[in-house]
Amino acid sequence: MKYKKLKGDDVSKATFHAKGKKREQEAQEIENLYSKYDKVDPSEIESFADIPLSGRTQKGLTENNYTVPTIIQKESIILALRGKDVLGAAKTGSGKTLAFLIPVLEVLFRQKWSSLDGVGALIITPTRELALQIYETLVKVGKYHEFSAGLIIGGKDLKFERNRMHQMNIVICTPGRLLQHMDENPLFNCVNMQVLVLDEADRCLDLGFEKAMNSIVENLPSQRQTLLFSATQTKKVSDLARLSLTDPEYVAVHEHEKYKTPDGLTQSFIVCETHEKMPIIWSFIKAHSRQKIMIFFSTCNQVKYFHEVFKKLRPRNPVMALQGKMHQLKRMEIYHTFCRKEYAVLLATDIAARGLDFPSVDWVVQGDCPEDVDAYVHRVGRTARYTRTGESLLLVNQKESAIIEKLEASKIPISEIKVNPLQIISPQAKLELFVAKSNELKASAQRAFVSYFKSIFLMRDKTIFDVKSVDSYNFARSLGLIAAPRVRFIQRMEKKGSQKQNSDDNDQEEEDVLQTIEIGNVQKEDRDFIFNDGDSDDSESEMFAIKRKDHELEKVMGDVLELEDDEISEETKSKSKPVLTKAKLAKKILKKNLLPNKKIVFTDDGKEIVSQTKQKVTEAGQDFEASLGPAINLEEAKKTLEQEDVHDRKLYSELGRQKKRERKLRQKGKRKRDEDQEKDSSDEDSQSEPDLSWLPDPDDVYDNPDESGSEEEGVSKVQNLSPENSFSSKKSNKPVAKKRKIPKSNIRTKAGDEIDLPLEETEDLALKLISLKN
Ligand SMILES: Nc1ncnc2c1ncn2[C@@H]1O[C@H](COP(=O)(O)OP(=O)(O)OP(=O)(O)O)[C@@H](O)[C@H]1O
Repeated sequence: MKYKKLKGDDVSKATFHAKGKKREQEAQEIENLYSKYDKVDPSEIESFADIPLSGRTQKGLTENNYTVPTIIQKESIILALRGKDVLGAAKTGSGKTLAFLIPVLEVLFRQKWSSLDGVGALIITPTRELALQIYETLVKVGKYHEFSAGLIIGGKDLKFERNRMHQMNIVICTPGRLLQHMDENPLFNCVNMQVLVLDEADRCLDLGFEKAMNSIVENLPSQRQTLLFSATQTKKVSDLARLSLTDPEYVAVHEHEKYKTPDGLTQSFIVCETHEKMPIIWSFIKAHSRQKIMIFFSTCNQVKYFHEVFKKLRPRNPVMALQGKMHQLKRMEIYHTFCRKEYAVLLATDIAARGLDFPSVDWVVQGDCPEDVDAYVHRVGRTARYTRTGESLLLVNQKESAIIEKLEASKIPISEIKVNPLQIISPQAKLELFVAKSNELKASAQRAFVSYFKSIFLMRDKTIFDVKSVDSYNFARSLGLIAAPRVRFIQRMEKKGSQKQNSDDNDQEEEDVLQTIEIGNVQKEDRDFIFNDGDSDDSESEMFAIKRKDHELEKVMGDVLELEDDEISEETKSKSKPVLTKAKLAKKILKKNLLPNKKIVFTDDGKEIVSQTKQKVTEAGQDFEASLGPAINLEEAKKTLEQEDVHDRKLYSELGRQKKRERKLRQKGKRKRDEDQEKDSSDEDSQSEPDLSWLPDPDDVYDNPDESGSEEEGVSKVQNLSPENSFSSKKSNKPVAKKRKIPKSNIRTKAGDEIDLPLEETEDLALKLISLKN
């Protein structure tokens, strides 16, 4: 069979017909799909082929080896395809992502969505890494669809996103950034939006995102389908009301199972002192060198410090860190690197606790106690995903061990393991050395210490968390510090508390700050007192301010501490972090009652040197200086300066006059010297050769007849005594006109040799002789 090569118009016609035919086929396919939805029974689904999905989606699934749907996928996909609002709850790692991505693709496909229709689906997640992960899955599964998808997360170029936003059909985003586009981007339009998805819905709807989510929902069309998914799904009526769900279907596929956590997960805990956690974690890393491990801490500063020191301690596994204060590009890089690594240790805050699907994680260690049962479930859910197995280890101090009961009550099987002290390797001595060597590391350790206390303080559940339960000195030592850093907010708290109670007790209380405060019973005004004080320059304070903005403090949780809401944090960072202006700095100094430094210079015998130009000399000025405190009365200072100015002007004009006088004197002296010189030279010109006849005959003096010469000879010798011809080729700076006429020295040694004197000496000698003669 021969093919005719098509050109120009033929090509476009053929394409048009082919497209037309394809469209017809797809329209038929869509008709068939609609008719099948009601007939499918989820319990009978054995493979994705049993679900009425478009050929494009089926192809994408098969290509990525998704053949058998998980329970949550079977149950929820069909409901979503029927157009229902779905509240999906299933264990971690059970495939919830596909459970909402497949309906999104299908809904838009059925509606023949094109780039001209704008945004058709919005998928909102609490963290950037999770958004990226969903985007990557969508790109793989939706490969054969023609929709465009976009990732709208903070930390990226807003302009770049803005120009492409109107072309996107499926937008995957974090709440803060989406709101930013809604507010600022005229090209962003979601009036046609069909599906709204909230992954980690309970987190998206909690107080940390409350304002952002409320504003987003206000901007969305009320006629839409809403899908909410999480391993710890919200059942709060208030949450559902905010989203105006219509008759939602609650799909909790594992609700009646024995355990809340994945079957392949083995969970254990160790009860130890807070200061023992560091040695235990380090020993754990050393003992599990051929494993992929995630270790969670409550604050960014702890992650940062532990990362710095573990790297220095050089374990066999590479150590990485992932926390909310890192640059976005770095975060993405770490995320991808840890995905690829076979063996590695990832130290992370709770930004990595939800939804992230790192392949083959063997261990999840919780270095700090999670804020509640839900946080625990998400953290341990980073291992034992889908059909894999994994292990988890929780470290708690005596007080925090109260969480174990709660975990067990929530159907979480967990057993205690005892540590063999002989197997624990403490890195404390090395840490002390590192910290002693580096001020930066020391500061990092101090920040880790303080932020840990703050996180404990802010935890809602006071039956589990109590700053008093932490041995601050030993905890600081375990971090390599030689003393416990000051935790200022606790001190302020204590101070205020003691003022209220009994001012006489102040001294005693200040000595033992941590023992005296009633953290568990913090009153609202006390919290304001602690956190609203602009005096604090602690980097962590901004973090807490952000949380306070959207949370009631009673509801502040550990993962909230970690700035999961990247955009909200970015947006509010600038507002929450007070800018230290000069005026504020001045006020701060004023508050501390510090006097400005003054430099006094003394003479050797201890007398003060008073510089007229630098010190106040007028009476008013001296009075002003004497009365100077940390505060400056500007009016008074101005008046004093005016008086000092008058004095200074006088002083400088006097100095000017004096200089002028000196200059005149110098000029006068010079003129006189010049005149004298002129006079001298004219006198000399008029004089004849010097008469040296009076000099004794050297032959007589030295008794050397051979060397004797006539008087004329002697004269001629003197005449030869020019600088050019005599002792030195160097020309003297002294006026030589006069000296050329100096008779040559006829001084000789006893042996009759001429004395080889330097020119100057000879000249001086000659001059002396002349003057003697005169
Ligand atoms: N039908 C399937 N067949 C094979 N693998 C699947 C299937 N569904 C999901 N998976 C895989 O299971 C893993 C976990 O899926 P997913 O991330 O969607 O879980 P999740 O329920 O969203 O977890 P989390 O609650 O932690 O967010 C992923 O690696 C995914 O590729």
